[in-house]
Amino acid sequence: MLVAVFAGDGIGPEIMAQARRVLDALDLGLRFEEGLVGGAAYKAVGHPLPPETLDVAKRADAILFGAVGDFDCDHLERHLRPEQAILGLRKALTLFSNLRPAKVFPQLAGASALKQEVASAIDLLIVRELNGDVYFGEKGMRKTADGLREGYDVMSYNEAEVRRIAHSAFKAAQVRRGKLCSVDKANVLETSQLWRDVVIEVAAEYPDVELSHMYVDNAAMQLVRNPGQFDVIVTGNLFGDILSDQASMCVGSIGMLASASLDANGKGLYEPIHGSAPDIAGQGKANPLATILSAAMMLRYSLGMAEAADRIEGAVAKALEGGARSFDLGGTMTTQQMGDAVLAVL
Ligand SMILES: NC(=O)C1=CN([C@@H]2O[C@H](COP(=O)(O)OP(=O)(O)OC[C@H]3O[C@@H](n4cnc5c(N)ncnc54)[C@H](O)[C@@H]3O)[C@@H](O)[C@H]2O)C=CC1
Ligand SMILES: CC(C)CC(=O)C(=O)O
Ligand SMILES: [Mg+2]
Repeated sequence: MLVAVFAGDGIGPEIMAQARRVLDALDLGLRFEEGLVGGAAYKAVGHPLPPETLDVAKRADAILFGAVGDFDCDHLERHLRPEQAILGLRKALTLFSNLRPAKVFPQLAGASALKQEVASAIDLLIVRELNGDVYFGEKGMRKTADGLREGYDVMSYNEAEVRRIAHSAFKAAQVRRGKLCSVDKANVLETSQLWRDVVIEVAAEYPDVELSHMYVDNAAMQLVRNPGQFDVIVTGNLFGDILSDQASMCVGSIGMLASASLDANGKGLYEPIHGSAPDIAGQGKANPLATILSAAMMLRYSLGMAEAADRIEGAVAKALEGGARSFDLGGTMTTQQMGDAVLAVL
């Protein structure tokens, strides 16, 4: 099986190196092909998502992605910015279903931004729609009638887009605790009204799943007040982006949250939910566990290697139990030492 490996920018190559060490140690017979993405790709060949990279992504059975983002590129036209690499891959491969699990490792409950007893109850899955919303609507700059500069980004969803992510979320809830909370802003946004209507329609096909609805502002608050109430949350692209970063601090650190971005056939791109962290890049301070856990998700969801995925997840838990702590978790271990700790268990 072929895995496309796109390390990207900032801490991307540092965290990816540790995930590769873990995969190599398991000796699973995987083939790896690397590709340029993001600012690194722009600087090398003038585009954040070169055709050669897209070609590898299409040929591969799964994609492991580090992170993109480089402040040197902030002056570029938007279509040349590093972030277009990940947005472009999600769109080109129709990776519409983004699964972002947030579960507290018992060893880390003390690292959570929440009280330990509140944090300990967290075991939720955010199902984020990834191909629509304000990220992909028409956008631009224009002048108002009185000559003011005005930026705009159109937020829209059509019913087919909502229906397919709703099915993903109901199916995920069926194999978890059977509870789905749909998060929107239907009190203000037409996009959200359609979202809510369609989710209710789809619910008729899943009588075994208990559906509830929550406005996104309340959901942000409830994630801090009582996160244990959530099983599966389904939401749009923008709200899911924000809520998942928030959920990461509830479980301890953004360096811990993995994700899968899946198409309708289970092909996927796997990446930590965080970005290229330019503030710590090159310092050996990045926590590689989110990327290592993303590799485990890849084995489970796209490559049919659930046993190997279990081994990686078990090794991460054991490493944490043994005291492995990077800087974001209140420790002093470097990126490489965190990788060493996982490998030592494996
Ligand atoms: N999928 C992707 O490639 C994403 C790319 N980005 C891009 O990344 C760049 C930086 O964005 P930010 O808003 O700063 O978000 P970020 O997620 O890169 O960093 C936010 C904060 O979390 C810390 N952090 C992130 N990952 C960490 C890790 N593994 N271990 C320890 N600490 C970690 C960073 O040091 C920083 O203080 C931007 O160019 C942004 O567009 C942001 C999010 C996702
Ligand atoms: C960098 C963005 C394109 C996306 C993002 O923040 C995310 O997917 O979490
Ligand atoms: Mg994000």
